[in-house]
Amino acid sequence: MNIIDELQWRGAVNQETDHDGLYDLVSNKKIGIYVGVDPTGDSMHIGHLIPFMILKRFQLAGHKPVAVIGGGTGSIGDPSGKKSERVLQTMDQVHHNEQALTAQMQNLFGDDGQFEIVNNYDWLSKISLLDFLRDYGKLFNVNTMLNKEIVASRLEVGISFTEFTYQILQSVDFLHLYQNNDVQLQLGGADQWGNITSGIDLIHKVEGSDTKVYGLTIPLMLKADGTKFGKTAGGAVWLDPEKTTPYEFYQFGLIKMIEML
Ligand SMILES: N[C@@H](Cc1ccc(O)cc1)C(=O)O
Repeated sequence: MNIIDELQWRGAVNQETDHDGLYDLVSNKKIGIYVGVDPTGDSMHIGHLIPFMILKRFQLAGHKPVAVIGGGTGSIGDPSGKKSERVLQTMDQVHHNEQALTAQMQNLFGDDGQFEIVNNYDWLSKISLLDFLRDYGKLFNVNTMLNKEIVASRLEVGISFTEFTYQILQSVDFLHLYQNNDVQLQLGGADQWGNITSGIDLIHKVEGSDTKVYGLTIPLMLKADGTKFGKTAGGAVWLDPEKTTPYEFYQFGLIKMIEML
């Protein structure tokens, strides 16, 4: 069974940019695949785990996983899934959280060289303002950016220029990983569709429109009562056993998780 068939069978596919193209690619070639996470806290929660478990499935099918810790993007703040502007974290908080997430990621997925972990602070922090505007800004059409669902949904409340540019940063990541890590597929939660498709557009502009890069989103997991999976009355369900005990963790919809993973 092809990995894409398997994910579909598990109900783990929300949207794909080009089903047939991706299907052919993963059937014929071992590719690099990435998922990013922003260090907004010092632990991942259960909502983060799902895209990473799917990444792990691709690894088991022979592909090369890359996890991006968003030290750069996390200092800007993704407007996706947020109804109002985020409060900026201090750079100390960002760096503290990125270290905690890197350690957690190594712990969960191993650091045997098979599961690569990179930090986008390493490349995003090196781009100067003028280079950003000349090399990337020029390739983004504001009208297209405004039409992205996430941005459109924020126009009434307002969105800062900082959060508005977030999609460009995530796109630069995809381009960077395509050029340096052979990454051809980005996975993410359903709310990442706009950022992922922006990245594909950027790569097509820079590398040519027939460049084989794809995006796949995973459905947002909801509890039976329709509320977001991963939140309890007491807050998020963390992957850090100090924050959510293994006992509490196992009480939380494990059956649904197993079906999907
Ligand atoms: N924007 C993603 C995280 C992310 C960061 C950088 C990336 O290149 C990709 C994904 C989120 O908030 O979930």
